[in-house]
Amino acid sequence: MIQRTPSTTPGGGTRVREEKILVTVRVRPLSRREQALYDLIAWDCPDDHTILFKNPNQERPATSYKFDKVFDPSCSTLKVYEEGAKNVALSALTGINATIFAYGQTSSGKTYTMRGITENAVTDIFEHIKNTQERAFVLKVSALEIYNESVIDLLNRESRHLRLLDDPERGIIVEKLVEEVVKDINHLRHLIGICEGILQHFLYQLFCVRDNSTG
Ligand SMILES: Nc1ncnc2c1ncn2[C@@H]1O[C@H](COP(=O)(O)OP(=O)(O)OP(=O)(O)O)[C@@H](O)[C@H]1O
Repeated sequence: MIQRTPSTTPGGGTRVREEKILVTVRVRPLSRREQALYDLIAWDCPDDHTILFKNPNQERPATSYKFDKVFDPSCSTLKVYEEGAKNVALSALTGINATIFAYGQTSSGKTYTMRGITENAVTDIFEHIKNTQERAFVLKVSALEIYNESVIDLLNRESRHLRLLDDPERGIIVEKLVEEVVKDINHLRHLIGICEGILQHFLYQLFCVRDNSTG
């Protein structure tokens, strides 16, 4: 999870950007198939910040690694969201650019976890908007897949091989990527459903633009 925290010097001096990256680990339980094959979980989670390679074959001494947060196989996706992603997701509503992504080997549980995180984040974002009546929010969503070095727009199936450009103001952008304005929570779920129906590995971008004109 990457959280970018803007900060200003007192008196309006130079704007400094401090970058904060949180790395969390989730260990998934063994599947039925793995249990039937008598597979063993090779990792222990002795506390909320440590994973320990148990080295079942006793070839090397056990090795431990520290992370910002570690979720053991018994942890629910809700807990992973609440303690590992919620703050990052909601920071987008206060004007902070935020990214949540999952990385890991095949079948490690990226899709399973990100699906739960997305569902919870969508619910919380709309709850926040509902409770912040004094402001108007505009949500826009885009979704893309990068496969074999080709960028595909999942909300525009006509598109093929979109180009990455370096925009002087916005940074790296994807040319002609559709940004769909979200009407309500069901519309957003519908858009996410379209993307999940097409492919499993993709990136969503959710833009939250606060419209201050209403107060
Ligand atoms: N925390 C979990 N609890 C129970 N089952 C899980 C958990 N995480 C993943 N699984 C199950 O493990 C299997 C693999 O998970 P998933 O498809 O999310 O992996 P992945 O990392 O996205 O894999 P790939 O990179 O191959 O797409 C799925 O059947 C999923 O339901």
